[in-house]
Amino acid sequence: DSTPPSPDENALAVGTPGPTFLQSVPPTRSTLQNKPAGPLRSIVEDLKDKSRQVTPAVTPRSESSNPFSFPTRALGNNTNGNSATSLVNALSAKALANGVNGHGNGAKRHQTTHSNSTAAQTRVQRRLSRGTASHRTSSRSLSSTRHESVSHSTPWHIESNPHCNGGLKNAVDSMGGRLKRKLWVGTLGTNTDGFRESLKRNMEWRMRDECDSLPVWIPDAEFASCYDEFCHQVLWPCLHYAIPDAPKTKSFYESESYKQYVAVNQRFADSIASVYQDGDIIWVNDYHLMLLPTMLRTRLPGAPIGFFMHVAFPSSEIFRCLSVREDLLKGLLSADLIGFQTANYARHFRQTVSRILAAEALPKGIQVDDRFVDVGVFPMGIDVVSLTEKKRDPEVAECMASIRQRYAGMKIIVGRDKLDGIQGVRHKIQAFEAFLDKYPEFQGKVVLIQVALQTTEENETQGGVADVVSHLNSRFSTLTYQPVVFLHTQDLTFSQYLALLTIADAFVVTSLREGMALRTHEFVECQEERHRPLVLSEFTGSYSYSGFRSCIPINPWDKRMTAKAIHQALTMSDQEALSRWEDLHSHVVTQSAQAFVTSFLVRCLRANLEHVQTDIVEVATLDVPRVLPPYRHSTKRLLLIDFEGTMWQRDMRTLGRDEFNPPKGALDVLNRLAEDSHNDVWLLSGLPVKGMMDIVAEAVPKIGIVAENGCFIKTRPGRSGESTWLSMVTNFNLTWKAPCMEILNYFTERTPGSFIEEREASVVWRFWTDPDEPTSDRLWARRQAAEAQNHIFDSLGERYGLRIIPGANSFLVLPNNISRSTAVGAIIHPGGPAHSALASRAAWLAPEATETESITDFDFVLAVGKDQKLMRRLNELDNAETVSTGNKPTGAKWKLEPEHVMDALWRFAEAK
Ligand SMILES: O=P(O)(O)OC[C@H]1O[C@H](O[C@H]2O[C@H](CO)[C@@H](O)[C@H](O)[C@H]2O)[C@H](O)[C@@H](O)[C@@H]1O
Repeated sequence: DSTPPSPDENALAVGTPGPTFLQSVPPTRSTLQNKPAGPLRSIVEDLKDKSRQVTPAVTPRSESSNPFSFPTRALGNNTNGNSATSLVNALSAKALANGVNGHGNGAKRHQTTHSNSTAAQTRVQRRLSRGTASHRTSSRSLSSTRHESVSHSTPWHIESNPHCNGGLKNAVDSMGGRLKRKLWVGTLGTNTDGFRESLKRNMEWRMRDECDSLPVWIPDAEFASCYDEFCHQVLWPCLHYAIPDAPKTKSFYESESYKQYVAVNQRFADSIASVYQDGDIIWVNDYHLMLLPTMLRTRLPGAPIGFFMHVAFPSSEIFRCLSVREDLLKGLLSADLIGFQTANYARHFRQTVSRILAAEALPKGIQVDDRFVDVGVFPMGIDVVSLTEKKRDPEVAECMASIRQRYAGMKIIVGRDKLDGIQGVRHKIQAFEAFLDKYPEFQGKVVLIQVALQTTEENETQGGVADVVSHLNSRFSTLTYQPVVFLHTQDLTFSQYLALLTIADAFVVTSLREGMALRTHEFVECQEERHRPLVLSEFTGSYSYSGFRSCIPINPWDKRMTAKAIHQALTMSDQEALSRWEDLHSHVVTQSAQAFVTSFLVRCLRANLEHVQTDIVEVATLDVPRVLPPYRHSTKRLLLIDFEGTMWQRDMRTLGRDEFNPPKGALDVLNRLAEDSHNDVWLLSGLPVKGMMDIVAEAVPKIGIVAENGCFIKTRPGRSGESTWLSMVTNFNLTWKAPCMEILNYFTERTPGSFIEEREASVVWRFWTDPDEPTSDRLWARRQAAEAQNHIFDSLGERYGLRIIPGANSFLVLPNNISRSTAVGAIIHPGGPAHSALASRAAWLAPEATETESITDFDFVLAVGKDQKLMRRLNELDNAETVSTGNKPTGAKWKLEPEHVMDALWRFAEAK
């Protein structure tokens, strides 16, 4: 998506413009001369030179605490037995097909001989045949073999090109040394049947060790059916909101082509399983491999598996038209993390799973039986640093000069799109025609240079692009002027493309639907000097980001609107253009490729850690006799104890209706613990202050209390014996509560037994799931709870920075930056930001209350409760004993059944 191909031999094929297409920026002589040797030649040479087969080196494992320092290791033949981390990247079948810089993805691929000795001859024959073939046919068929693909310095280097997911390749590359080892797993497309054995014998290990790539071998027919038919004719339109055309595509998804899709996914699973080692992360990319996560999970139960969908995801109303909808969704749901480009696609996915599989979809993911699958949003970006570097290529400046000369006095509009119906090239051309009609003063003075990523002949015809270009050009062309210049990506080098982006007066994207559209980012980056505007379809992923709202938005179906937008772009003042560009640019540099890879992998690892803990790690029951000696021998102890659910097993659904009566046993043990001058005791609660925790505070005066999950803190009494409740939310905007209550009222009315608990800075919705209730009522309540959470999250979550914490019979809504662990941080980290806020307020209210300790002063820390974040943070300390009392994993070192908590606490309280 983001990078046109480097110059290769296909450039030779495009010398003669057809009647409609004018090649206005031909490859320069020097470009052609500098072309690297053809890949096939490299293969032949390599096979001849057996002596080159050196044993790959075993790279020693390097340890690092940084999750992004993946230690290098050799894969495959070189298993050294060490557990090491590496990135196994299951690249899309498409990317793989073309991933070695091939250009083809057409169904009718050019057949190559499979004999090494005749390969070079075939290449020559193909070149000769180009002279007679039409532009389109020749460039497509010639580019369709994998042999063109391996064309750069390292013969097996996977090079990005517009037909593979160049954006992904660039993103992973942008990580440089931070991904110490990566392995691209992918296919080589069709025409591999005759090569497999010889490559397997001679080259595979080199591909792995030198080029980070592992081929998945797929018979040609199977590949074509999976990729060209199922992926492109069924999945691609559906994922881009086009209802599959049942009569036409029926045979594809109901029979063979889906079977081949399953088979291809299975081959990927086999390949990955054969090289996977503990410590690897498996990152599956895009819609070609939707079944892979589940196939892998059965083989690799504990492996971190992330799936990222690069393309769009439609509403459930469209996805449900697919006959294999359940299989595809189930295929994904074994991943630890499923990522999407935008919040809308992620929401559609959650709703689709909930509606089709009846699974519980929550804002952060999906509950599948006893397993939670994280669903997240990770906007793809570009590698700004590398693009800046590429812009410095002298060819860029040279080319800019010649384009300026060629189009002197004219405005230049640039576009680059894949030639299929979804990318709306036809709509763009028609809108451009409407523009020339509406603003005749621009006739002869503006040119649209449209770069096309060609797919199949069929797509191009379907898109109807050739006809509309022809029609427009025939209307407005003169002897010296042609309004639409149509180029295929292989017609120009990347430097030439960058030159176009740099001199453009506007860039226009008219996609009818698109995952992201990274070419918009590239345009913005190239406009550092000129700041000219971007005309952008509202239906691209890019448009959903606030920075991109500074584009000129268009509805691509409305050609008059697009025509006006083009006019606005060409006539916009420099000042306005600059201010819009600054917004666009700030998105491009912050949501970069590096940010994308980093955030995806961190979240994937974290999700896996939680799943592994649930599935595999058995946490030991608190061994009190073992923990008591260090407790006894310490002199400054911090005790953090959760109240409800840990010390107090009470049905919270009736709380607030009856008199508030905290259990005497709990208060007694807290008082007893607080009597020991070595102890600093804190009670952590989600309950509100008024009428609840203030009653507890009175009964247990010597302890500190965190109420309402961190919204309020009562410090331990100071020297004067006084203590005060401090608000941690004084400066918070709480206007979200009213619309949140409105949504909850709606759900309360339709869910019998449910009710709302409004607190100072948070809201709880409780739904009745009495075990005696009929199952259908319980299921209904759960479903309403999930819907309510999604509503709140989608409409208020981002705007107000809210988070939602689901419980068994309730969920809690509160501000993002409020939590028990933040409150504890404020208490025990003097000097930290949370503490400063607390201290300044405390100093004003009660000077003694600021007498808080630093965590480093404590020589023993005991935390008992359910807060995952808190447990994880405390685990970083050497002297912390963390004890989990819930049945969900918290990362605590120990666990304790709630009924044994009081007994254990008494043993500490009475320890001498
Ligand atoms: O044509 P396919 O083999 O089926 O591949 C689909 C497309 O994948 C890439 O684009 C997608 O990912 C981009 C980066 O995340 C995103 O910007 C774009 O919107 C997605 O469609 C690839 O770059 C395209 O060439 C492929 O068509």
